[in-house]
Amino acid sequence: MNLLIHGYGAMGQIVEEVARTQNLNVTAIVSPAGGEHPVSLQDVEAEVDVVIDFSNPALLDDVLAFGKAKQIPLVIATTGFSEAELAKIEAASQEIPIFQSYNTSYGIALLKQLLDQLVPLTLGYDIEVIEAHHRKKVDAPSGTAELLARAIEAKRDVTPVYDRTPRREARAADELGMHSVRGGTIFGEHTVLFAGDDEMLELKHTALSKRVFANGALAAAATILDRPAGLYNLTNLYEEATHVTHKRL
Ligand SMILES: NC(=O)C1=CN([C@@H]2O[C@H](COP(=O)(O)OP(=O)(O)OC[C@H]3O[C@@H](n4cnc5c(N)ncnc54)[C@H](OP(=O)(O)O)[C@@H]3O)[C@@H](O)[C@H]2O)C=CC1
Ligand SMILES: O=C(O)C1=N[C@H](C(=O)O)C[C@H](O)C1
Repeated sequence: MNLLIHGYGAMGQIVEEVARTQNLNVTAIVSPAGGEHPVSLQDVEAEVDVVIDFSNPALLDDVLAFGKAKQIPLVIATTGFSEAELAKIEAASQEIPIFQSYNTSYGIALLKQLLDQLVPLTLGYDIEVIEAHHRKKVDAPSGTAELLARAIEAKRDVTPVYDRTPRREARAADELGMHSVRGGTIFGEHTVLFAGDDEMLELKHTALSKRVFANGALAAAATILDRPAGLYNLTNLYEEATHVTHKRL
């Protein structure tokens, strides 16, 4: 597998490190910051079989154009896409295989499955999603919080509320509170809180390093390599690839 790493920030660098420990062939790194690597996908000359993208939504068009021109699969792990940008990803996936997920850890795949089963049973509970990340994170709420919100919305008639400040009214049953904490070097925490009468239930995932995301992205790249064109995600890919992703390091 000839791997191109697109985006050479905190995550791109960890993906490179983990790929090298797994003896994977990193043939190109694109770093918008420049330095020793090409700044744009247009400058890549190396042989590439799959792209792993941890960058910024501003670069989405470049990534999709590169994948389509080379007819190679893409692992898109960047967060913060608009609905229009997600639609572009879906359209491109009719031509090439694309894995797109706002969280590549196996634990979040498990959490999503737990929510699918649990949420329909929680009609008497108020649900809030609370995420915490490092001080350098630019998007809020996190992509994962949005992913979890979509999973909850699919199972209960709730509407996300991102800012309660302008309101002066009691919480409605159909609200889904979304909360972001930023500080320090927190790798990523996501809690789904079910608050009922005189009791609370919390489902929480904590990333203990950035490696968990790199491992998941590399597993997704290996799994998607021989797939037909289509849009792949945590559910439809990881269910089939549990043996790849759910392993002891
Ligand atoms: N799906 C998942 O599991 C995970 C997803 N992520 C997501 O991956 C992305 C990258 O995260 P991380 O590596 O921590 O972020 P960094 O800020 O450390 O790196 C981002 C990279 O994208 C480039 N970049 C940022 N903004 C722009 C822009 N407007 N135009 C061109 N290039 C840009 C940066 O270049 P430069 O250095 O020049 O700014 C850098 O190479 C984020 O969206 C994050 O939320 C992160 C972890 C896990
Ligand atoms: O920026 C990060 O660091 C992370 N971003 C992703 C997100 O927005 O959900 C995934 C993970 O939580 C780390």
